[in-house]
Amino acid sequence: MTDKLRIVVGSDDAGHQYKEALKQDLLDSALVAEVTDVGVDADGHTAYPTVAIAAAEMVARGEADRALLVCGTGLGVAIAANKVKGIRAVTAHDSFSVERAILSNNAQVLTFGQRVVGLELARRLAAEWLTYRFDESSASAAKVQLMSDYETADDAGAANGSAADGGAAA
Ligand SMILES: O=C(CO)[C@H](O)COP(=O)(O)O
Repeated sequence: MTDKLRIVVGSDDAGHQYKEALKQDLLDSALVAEVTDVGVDADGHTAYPTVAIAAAEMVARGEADRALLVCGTGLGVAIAANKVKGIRAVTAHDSFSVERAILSNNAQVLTFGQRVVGLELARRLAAEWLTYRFDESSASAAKVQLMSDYETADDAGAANGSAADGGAAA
């Protein structure tokens, strides 16, 4: 990851107002190299999974370092982003969780709920989030690796035919 972050932002219509405010903060931040907006626009009604998956795929492809996503609760965009291989997405509405999302979990995706958290708190949390970097030499790294290993093993099982599917692909 470069020192300055490349960030993709996205929301559904329920999160549009916050997404726009947060995007402007990111554009103004000295800690941000690039901001990509995958929608929605002011009149957009794209469903939250479509937006979240598009953003998470950018991160998975290495086109962005992190994603900041907003929906009504923050939950749907997190669930959808977590469907993308290699992505760790969390909803966090408090300072400690935002810190640990990076330092413990190496989560690339942070999500907020516009109907849950105040805008000024969301803005402050996003600003804090920009200051953290995961330490690959920390004790947390091996724990994060366990999740990646599970994902990789799951892929191998699918390719070889897992016990669950009766080895049909073998
Ligand atoms: O919060 C949402 C999904 O978690 C979304 O903004 C609204 O979803 P809905 O309640 O299904 O309309």
